Amino acid sequence: MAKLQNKVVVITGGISGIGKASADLFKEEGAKLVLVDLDEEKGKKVAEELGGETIFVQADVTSEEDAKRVFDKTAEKFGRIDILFNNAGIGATKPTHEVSYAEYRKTVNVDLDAVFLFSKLAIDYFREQGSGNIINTASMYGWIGAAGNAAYNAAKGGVINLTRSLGIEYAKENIRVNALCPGFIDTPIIPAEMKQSLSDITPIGRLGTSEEMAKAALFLASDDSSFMTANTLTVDGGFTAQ
Ligand SMILES: NC(=O)C1=CN([C@@H]2O[C@H](COP(=O)(O)OP(=O)(O)OC[C@H]3O[C@@H](n4cnc5c(N)ncnc54)[C@H](O)[C@@H]3O)[C@@H](O)[C@H]2O)C=CC1
Ligand SMILES: CC(=O)C(C)=O
Repeated sequence: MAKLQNKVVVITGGISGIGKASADLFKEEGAKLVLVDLDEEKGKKVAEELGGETIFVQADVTSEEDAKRVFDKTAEKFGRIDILFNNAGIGATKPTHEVSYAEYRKTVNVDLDAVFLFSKLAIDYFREQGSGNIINTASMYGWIGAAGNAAYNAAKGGVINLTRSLGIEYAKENIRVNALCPGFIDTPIIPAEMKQSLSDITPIGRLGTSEEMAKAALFLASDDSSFMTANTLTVDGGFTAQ
């Protein structure tokens, strides 16, 4: 039996890296997909290639107007939403003394505030339906500090505690909320020149793959994790155990 048969899943950042690999796997498991991202041309192409009933909605996750449009289009097409995968994100690697306040705010806006915005809108649907599931892509950098990543790490730490709070708040309403905390994963967010050094400092000795993260996301999205909420799944090749 497919693990996500006929489940309607909204995936932000769904056309690249971890989001795209998750879209591929969720589709194989029977899901109906709404992919959300910035690049209209690429998004339409990815949705077309995935086929079935997949739709792409061009949106900036930090825009309240765009976010509302995503849920309107989802309701219009599928009549419900079962799973929200808050996965869109941007990296930010720069010494703090070189980071402008505007850059800091942009990072926190995309990586944390948008998770609140999309979750809040999804929860309205979930409460009415009597069920729902939210997966937030945080990061192992939400657990630990690292030089040159202050804004990103602050945002991802916020995602972890937002996840805990929403999970507790809506547990009795059959709405689960969990976070995936990847280690260094081979996607476009990691600068090419950093890939070897990040592999070297990871106990397993390599970067993770988007497909490995998709399998972890599928666990959180499916009933395999039915007793798990307000919690985190760290998949980091051993990094945070050091
Ligand atoms: N690759 C890694 O090593 C790790 C990644 N993560 C997180 O995983 C998530 C996915 O990232 P990756 O797949 O690695 O990178 P990626 O760059 O391949 O994917 C991120 C996607 O988010 C989209 N996006 C960015 N800003 C957006 C906005 N304002 N509105 C709509 N879409 C937007 C991008 O266009 C892109 O398609 C992010 O939240 C990232 O912080 C967490 C830990 C490690
Ligand atoms: C993007 C990145 O390196 C992490 C660990 O989140």
